[in-house]
Formats: sequence, C-alpha cells, structure tokens
Amino acid sequence: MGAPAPSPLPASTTPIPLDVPRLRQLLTDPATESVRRRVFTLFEEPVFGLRYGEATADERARTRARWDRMVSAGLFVGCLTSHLPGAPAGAGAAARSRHDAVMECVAYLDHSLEVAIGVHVGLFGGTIALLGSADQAAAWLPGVEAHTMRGCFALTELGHGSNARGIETTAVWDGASGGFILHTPRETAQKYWVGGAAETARWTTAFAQLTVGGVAVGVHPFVVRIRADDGSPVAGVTTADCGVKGGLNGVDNGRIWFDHVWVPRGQMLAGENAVSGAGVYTSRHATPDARFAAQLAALTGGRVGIARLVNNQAKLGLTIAVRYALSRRAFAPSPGAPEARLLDYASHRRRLMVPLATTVVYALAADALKAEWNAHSERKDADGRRVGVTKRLHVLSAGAKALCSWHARDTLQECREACGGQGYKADNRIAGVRATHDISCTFEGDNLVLMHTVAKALLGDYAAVLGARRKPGAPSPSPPLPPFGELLAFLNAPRVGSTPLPPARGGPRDVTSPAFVASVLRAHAATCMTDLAAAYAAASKVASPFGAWNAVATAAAATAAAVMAVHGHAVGSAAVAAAAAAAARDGRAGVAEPLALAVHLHGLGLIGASPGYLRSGALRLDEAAAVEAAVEDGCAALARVARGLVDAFGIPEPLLAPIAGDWVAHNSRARL
Ligand SMILES: Cc1cc2nc3c(=O)[nH]c(=O)nc-3n(C[C@H](O)[C@H](O)[C@H](O)COP(=O)(O)OP(=O)(O)OC[C@H]3O[C@@H](n4cnc5c(N)ncnc54)[C@H](O)[C@@H]3O)c2cc1C
Repeated sequence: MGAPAPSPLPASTTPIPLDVPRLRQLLTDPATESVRRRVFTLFEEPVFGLRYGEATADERARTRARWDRMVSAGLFVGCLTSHLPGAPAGAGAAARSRHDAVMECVAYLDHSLEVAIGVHVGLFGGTIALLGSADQAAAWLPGVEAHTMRGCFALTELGHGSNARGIETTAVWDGASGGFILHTPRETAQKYWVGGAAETARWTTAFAQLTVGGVAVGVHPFVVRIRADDGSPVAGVTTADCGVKGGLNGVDNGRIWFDHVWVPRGQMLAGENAVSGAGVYTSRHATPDARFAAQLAALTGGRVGIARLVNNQAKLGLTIAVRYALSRRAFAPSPGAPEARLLDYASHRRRLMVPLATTVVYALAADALKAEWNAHSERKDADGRRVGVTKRLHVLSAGAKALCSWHARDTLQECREACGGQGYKADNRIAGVRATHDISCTFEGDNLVLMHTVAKALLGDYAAVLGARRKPGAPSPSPPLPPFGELLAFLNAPRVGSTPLPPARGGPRDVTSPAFVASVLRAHAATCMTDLAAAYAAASKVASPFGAWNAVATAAAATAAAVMAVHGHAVGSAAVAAAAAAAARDGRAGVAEPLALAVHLHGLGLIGASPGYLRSGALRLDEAAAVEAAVEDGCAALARVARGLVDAFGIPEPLLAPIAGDWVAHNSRARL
C-alpha cells in the first residue's frame, strides 16, 4: 500500500503544513542550486538592473551587453560542446541541467535576453548539434558556444510561418561548382522574423527547398554566413530590420534575402541527409514526412524550453500579485473596522489561486517533460548517432508549449488587473512581462496549430489502436499502443469506440475527492476523443481530406487540450503521491499537503471553467454547483498558504517589484 494521500481540501480550521525550503527543492532542481546562485549574483551587477521604457536601440544594446557579460562570466561553457563525441560520460547531461538553470534565472529577468540566447544556443546551435554530421558539429559548435560564431535560425518566410513545409527559398545542387545555390525566388520567400538577423547574427541556419539533379527532396538546413564578422554585408545577402514590435524589443528580429548565394557542399547539415561530391542524395529517412519532421528537431527542444520558462513568467506575475494582495487593503467590512486585504475577497482569491494552482501543476509537468527530453537527448543509436526526436516528444512538447504559454498569457493579464493601477506601472513588472511574453503563443509554432498537431497524432494513434483491436485474434485486453499511446492509455479499454464513458450514474460522487477530478478529466477527454474520431470519420466520407479536417478543426483543438489536461493532472498527481511517500518515510509534512491542494484545485478549476465537461456528460448537471463550491473552498484553502507557495518559487527580491514589498515607503515623498 502506498502512503495515504493528504486530504486535498482541509477544513478551514485545519492548519495546512507548508515546508517552503523543501517545496522549493521540488520546484527547482537542487542539483543546480549553485548555478542559480551564481547567476542571480551576477544579476546584481549594474548592467542587469531592471530598466523600463527604453528606446528600441537602447534595449537592444542592453540585451547584448547583458548577453556578453554572461558569456564573459563563462555561463555557457560546455552547453554545446559537452555533447560532442569524446566528452566525458555524463558531461552532456550535466551541461544540459546547468544550461536549463541559467535560462530559468534569465526568464525572471529579461525575456528578450532569454529569447536571444534561446535562438543562438537552442535553435542555431541546436540545429547544428541535432542535424549536423559529427565533423560539422565538432567544427562549429565550439565557436557557437564561445559566441564567436553568432547565429540565428531562418525558417519562417513572409509567406509561410505555420506551414513551414511550404517555404519557397530554394537550394539547388550545382555539380559543376560542388555546392548549392541558395536563392529567394520571390518576395514571399524572404526570411522573416529571424531573431538576431537584423544586427547581431553573422551566420544562420537557413532552411530551403533542396533540389538535387532536378529532383525536389524537401526542406533542408544550410549553415550560411549572412554578414561579415565586422558586421558588414556579404555578397548576395540582404538583411533588413523587422522594426519595432509590441514587446520583446531587445531582440533584433530581421528579414533576409538570398540572391543566388553559393554555399559549399560541406555547409548543408549532413547528419541526416547528405549530397555526395558526385551529386548523389542520401537520407536516413524512409519517407518525405519523416524527413521533414526530422529537420525541425531543434524546435522540439525549443518548445520544451518554452513550456518551462513561460511558467517562470507566470510565477513572477503571481508572486508580485499575491504579495500585493496580502498587503493592499480595500473597503472595510464594517464602519471603523480596518479595510479588508484584497486576498480576503473570495473573488480576488478565485482570480489568483486557480492560476497559482495551475502554475504549480504546469511547472511540474514541464519539468517532467524536460527530464524526458534531456534523457532522450543522451540516447545514441547502434552507430553512436543521436536518436531522432520521437513522436511522443514532438507531440507532448507541442501541447505543453501551447498550454503553458496560453496559461502564462491569461495569468499575467489576471495578475495585471488584480494589482489595479499599480499593475500597469512599468516598475511593477507585470505589464512589461505580459507584453513581452505574449509572442510566446506564436513563435516556435502558433499555439492553435500546435494543438492541431497534438490532435492529429491522437487521431492517428486512436485509429491504430482501434484497427489493431478489430483484427481477429487481437491480443486481449489491448494491443500494444503506438508511440503516443501512453496518453491514450485511458481509452485503452473495451468501451473505446462504443458510447462515451458514462459518468457514475445515480449515486452521489464526492466532488472533493482527487478520484472524482481524475475521473471527470479522463471521461471528458475520452468522450472528446471518441466524438472527434467519429466526426472525422463521418466527414471523411463526404469531404476531401482538407474538408474533413476543417470540419473538425475546432473540436480537434479542444480534444487536444482535454487530453493534455489529463496528462498534466496525472503528472501532478504522481508528484503528490511521491511527496506523500517521502513524508511517510521521513515523517516530514509540508510538501504533499500544499501540492495536493494545488493539483486538486487545478483539476477542479478546469472542470468548473468549461461547459464542455457538462456537454460531454463527464460532469453531471447536479454536480456543477458542488464543483463550483469546491473551487471556492480550494481557493480559500490555497490562499492560506499562498505566500509560502510563491516564496517556494525562489525569485530573488531584486527581481520582484515595489508592490511586492513596502509600496507605501517606496512611494513616500521622502524618496522623491
Ligand atoms: C518576435 C518573433 C520572433 C520570431 N523568431 C523567429 C526565428 O528566430 N526564426 C524563425 O524562423 N521564425 C521566427 N518567428 C516566426 C514564428 O515562428 C511565426 O510567426 C509562427 O510560426 C507563425 O507563423 P506566421 O506568423 O506566419 O502566422 P500564420 O502561419 O500566418 O498564422 C496566422 C494565424 O492563422 C492561424 N492558422 C494558420 N494555419 C492554420 C491552420 N492550418 N488551421 C487553423 N488556423 C491556422 C494561426 O493559428 C494564426 O492565428 C518569430 C516570430 C516573431 C513574431
């Protein structure tokens, strides 16, 4: 028997134990605490001081100065080269964890800096590491890591963003010269939005449609110089600035045109596909689909990183808003009585506590995904080559990136409003972080399009499971699940394909129990999935593939969200169980209890917020009011430990805001 799970909804008089240091260890990797200390100490230097309202040129210069200082402090040493052949065993994994910790700190300070580093190390360096041959990686990664070879990632074009497969830039193998001719054939093919391309980058990984011997073989990446080391232009390459954006102006996003630029054969990334000196094209991938998916491997790592780091922006907003809500007072309950604190109001608790609970769950889920990605990244095939991105990781990273960035967007907006006028003041940080974070919902994959990616994978696996089960003599109770099938495991029961899972009929269900929340989330996802599959099958009979998909596109995104919700809640519940087991072993309370509360409130919050749960029948109409009451109770309970919870995020005081501290003193006339 496992350890008894703590009651998620303690009575209002029962103290809720909270061990902030231990909870912090769960929410941040203790193994990299020294890295975080080092980075936060560096952030005390003047160049890292928080500034607001700067002109774009100043913001860019400051971002670069901060970045250069981090380089000179040695914070990137090993982040790419530790993965090269010959590096000591375990060095790659350790370097990955260190780099994750560095980026976690940067996410609290400056989103532009985070994105600039992410593009250079994660996308430019990551593409070389993942898609280059061993020789190419050994030749380029030391320079990328040392930042002597500053690079960017040029996939998106003016005419093609979400549909990366439709890009128009061409790369034609030229046997006579032994290289490729890279060209922008029309205006819609200009590279657009490329982070660092306007000023900073000297190199890029340019993605282009490759033709070899007259045969089009699809999108491939090339390492191309876009300006000289001194910043002057190079022949055949034109760059331009994308101009001022709605935020994130520390990043110099740019446009690139190639005019018949000759690229040596050795600069096509050749770890997966190659063109020989004789002009023979070879590929590790059997199908064009698999080949295309492999080219975008760096984006998977990028999405894993975004899923984690956007939670830090939500944590920042919540820390400030919760601390303000505990000190700001408004309206007295009775004449002459002190005014009530904002967090004493149930409506204020509701707007901050459900997002706080969800942030904790998403942080745990994103950390679990990161651990899976890091472990996968260390795997090698029989030839010693890195194993390609799995479908599961591709799909989970897409779903997690979308849900976490949408959540951070909504949370930051809520935090901004929850702080009233002060929330709009730049030095209180939330408004600025909200503006600069917004684009996380779009770059590295538009969120809606990513949810469609998840839904398509689910539909494919669903069909595969059903198809296998229908075969005579199929093993019972279920056939092996396809790669993404773990997420479909809850559907992997005889009722799949028949009527939707009935919620417990008749007798009352205890809406305050974790089992209730888990079963409603699962029943809803299962019904969404079966409905989606049925609707898609029906539409496919009467419409073209495009028309059939279009007919279910809205339901598909909702289904993906429902399935990802099950996944997130399951990760959170596993963390609660592990914390309860640890407490049973060492007798120390204070982690499992607040965690159980957060996971439960997150689940109840999802169920209470959407009429979809009623529509699917997962929640009964007669239970809706009880769920609403349980959400209110959960918010009241979480509010009692909210200060400790946000302290457990571990954000240093200098990165917070005046309203998180003594805001009256901060605004005193004496300080003018
Ligand atoms: C600040 C910033 C930094 C960036 N950095 C880089 C970079 O460094 N390198 C790089 O290569 N790119 C970069 N990008 C580009 C980014 O990845 C793209 O903007 C993104 O992929 C979306 O493409 P798009 O802008 O063309 O939008 P579109 O693809 O035109 O999408 C517009 C809208 O249409 C919807 N839509 C599109 N297709 C479908 C569909 N099939 N079904 C339903 N709805 C659909 C989307 O949901 C979206 O709301 C950056 C963008 C920005 C703004």
